[in-house]
Amino acid sequence: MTDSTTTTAPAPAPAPDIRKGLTGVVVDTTAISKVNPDTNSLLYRGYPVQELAAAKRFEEVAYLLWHGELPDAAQLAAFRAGERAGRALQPNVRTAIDLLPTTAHPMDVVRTAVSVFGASDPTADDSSPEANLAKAKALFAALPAMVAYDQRRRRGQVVVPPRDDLGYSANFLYMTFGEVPDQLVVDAFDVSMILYAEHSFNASTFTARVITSTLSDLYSAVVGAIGALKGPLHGGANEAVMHLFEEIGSAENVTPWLDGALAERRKIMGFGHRVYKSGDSRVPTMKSALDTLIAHYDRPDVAALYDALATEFVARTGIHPNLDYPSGPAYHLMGFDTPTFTPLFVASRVTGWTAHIIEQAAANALIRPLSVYDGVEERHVPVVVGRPVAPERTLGGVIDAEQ
Ligand SMILES: CC(=O)SCCNC(=O)CCNC(=O)[C@H](O)C(C)(C)COP(=O)(O)OP(=O)(O)OC[C@H]1O[C@@H](n2cnc3c(N)ncnc32)[C@H](O)[C@@H]1OP(=O)(O)O
Ligand SMILES: O=C([O-])CC(=O)C(=O)O
Repeated sequence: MTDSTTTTAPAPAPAPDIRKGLTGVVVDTTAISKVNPDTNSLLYRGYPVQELAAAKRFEEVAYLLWHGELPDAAQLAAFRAGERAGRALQPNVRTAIDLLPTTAHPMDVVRTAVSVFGASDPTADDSSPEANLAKAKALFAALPAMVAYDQRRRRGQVVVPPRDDLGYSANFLYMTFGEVPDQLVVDAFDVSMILYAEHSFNASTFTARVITSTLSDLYSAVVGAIGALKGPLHGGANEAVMHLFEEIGSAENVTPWLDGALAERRKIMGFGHRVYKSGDSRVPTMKSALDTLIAHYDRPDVAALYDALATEFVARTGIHPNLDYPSGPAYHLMGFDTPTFTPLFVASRVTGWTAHIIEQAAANALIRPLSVYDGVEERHVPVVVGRPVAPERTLGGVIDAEQ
């Protein structure tokens, strides 16, 4: 029988549930896109991305991500006019790019260019939904010139001003290469822009939402997102895929190369995904665009290497290609320099990032998770005997012996 005055020891605190990498953690809702690994599908505002890629241009998809609905003819015309009006490379942005060495990574260049663009906007700190939408559209219009000019200057070529008679993708390619390629190349590029535009709470979008959650401005959030996208575990993988292709050389080398890579437990870029475990919903559409380019440029060697590596890697590991796997060789065939690939992803994903920034700001909560401290136990700085101590330095009885 227990005495009513007996106290029982408190139950030990449950072990904290640490999810490294936030794996499996649901942090918020979003109405912008739905990534469903069970059905291997991706919806933008309810529309399957494959249907958008087949029937719509990137401008229409950008409008959809921001406004929630596809534009009607008048809305699209007005949106396109605004985009065309904002295409030219701003002189101060160009000056900033010119200050950077041509050895700088293009992702560092585009990050800097966006920062200068934002710092030059007198309304930068107006985070109202209307102001943020206007900034999002201005960045969407301005980014192609930044990316195109950077590739050109590294090639020793002069800037190519935009052409008002061209759509977004044709003009992007024109500003990069000084000519408009065949329509099928423009279409393949446009498809890549649509597929890259949005993917729920991926690392760069989450970065943008974290920055927005502190009530910082849209440009700061986009600059942070660019930094997150640069890494090879995320957007930087499209560049890394091309380096792999160069390293492997040809389809015949795949088996011995893979023997070595798997023995060394190397991460093979362009494969694997945090959410999709049985294949990325976007790969078939991008692979079909790549096949068109392979036929157009008559490069069966690229098809052979692509297929050999994908087939053997999936067979040996069960890990499937992600969107960066077909995008890398597609951008290569279009003529982009390999380090420019991830800035192309930036030009597309700025639509998704900014839609999320606006969504986060509309229902904000500061994003600040917890951690479990596993450093050294509390300890104290030794007191130096015989030294006068200024009152403001005696907090906790600690004296800095260097003073
Ligand atoms: C547009 C995009 O951002 S898509 C992603 C682009 N990134 C890449 O292509 C980089 C290569 N891929 C990867 O590093 C990973 O697949 C990620 C980071 C994308 C997702 O990884 P996570 O969900 O964190 O899974 P994780 O990295 O723990 O992988 C699980 C297991 O599969 C292995 N694995 C996953 N992807 C790969 C890969 N590409 N190559 C080799 N092994 C891989 C891991 O080594 C790990 O094995 P282990 O359990 O024996 O340690
Ligand atoms: O969703 C992710 O983690 C990465 C990705 O595919 C994307 O951002 O497009």
